[in-house]
Amino acid sequence: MPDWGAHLSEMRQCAPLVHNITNYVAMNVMANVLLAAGASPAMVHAVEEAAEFTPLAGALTINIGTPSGPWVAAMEASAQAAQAAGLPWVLDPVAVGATAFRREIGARLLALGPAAIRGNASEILALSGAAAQGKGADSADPVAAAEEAARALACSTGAVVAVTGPVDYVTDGARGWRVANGHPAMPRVTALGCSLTGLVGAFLAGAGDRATATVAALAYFGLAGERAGETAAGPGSFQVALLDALATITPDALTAGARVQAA
Ligand SMILES: Nc1ncnc2c1ncn2[C@@H]1O[C@H](COP(=O)(O)OP(=O)(O)OP(=O)(O)O)[C@@H](O)[C@H]1O
Ligand SMILES: Cc1ncsc1CCO
Ligand SMILES: [Mg+2]
Repeated sequence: MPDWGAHLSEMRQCAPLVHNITNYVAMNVMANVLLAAGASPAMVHAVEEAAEFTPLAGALTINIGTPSGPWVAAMEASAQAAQAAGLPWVLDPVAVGATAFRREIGARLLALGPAAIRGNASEILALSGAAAQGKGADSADPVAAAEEAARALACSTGAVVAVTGPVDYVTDGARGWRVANGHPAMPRVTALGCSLTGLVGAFLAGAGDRATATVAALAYFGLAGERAGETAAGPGSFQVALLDALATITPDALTAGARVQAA
């Protein structure tokens, strides 16, 4: 098994600037998650500047949670800029199966070469063209039901695909892992999946093996959730405790606490 903590150590050493075009709901929590982990977030979405900003960063993440026409133009221009600069970019296809608008955005962004895609099971099923039962931004499908779709999506796009839920599944088409870290309070706080997408971006900046870097980001976030669950009294204090746990988990603690199996 790879040394998961080494990926955290490399990310903190590099302390990458991560350019995020994300949704209104996620902006603050996602920026705080990236700061707590040791990366530098920048939320830059105006079409007038987004593509100019992208090459300044170590990675780009694009989240379609609250889309509108000008934002979509900025997403496409930034994804193109990342492609041209050889920068990894991560797609978070929030509620992609819900409307025709989102399905079109998802298809257009997929064609722009994401290095990784991170979504819940319903989103990965919908993005791959399979039937999905998502409830808005929430999943209504089990992770196991999306594993085949994830592998197919990885093979057709070349991206690492991460399906999150009670036990996450990550694949690059050839290899697969299950990540059992996490806490049941995590889906009860908004935008934690969106924030995790930012962490995947941070771990991909400069990473040699993008699939194991993605697994490490998921194990780290899930382990922080476990730590937060030990002290939190409910969703409010859980969110605060999660930030504290992200800041205090060491690479050695991640290596010891990662519950990852090859799948
Ligand atoms: N029931 C659960 N038990 C443990 N961990 C969970 C559970 N559900 C989700 N998680 C963890 O929560 C994190 C976010 O994943 P989730 O699948 O909820 O994202 P999401 O649906 O895209 O969230 P959002 O769109 O609200 O940002 C991941 O680290 C995942 O492992
Ligand atoms: C609740 C919600 N609605 C659109 S984006 C978002 C954040 C979680 O994906
Ligand atoms: Mg989501």
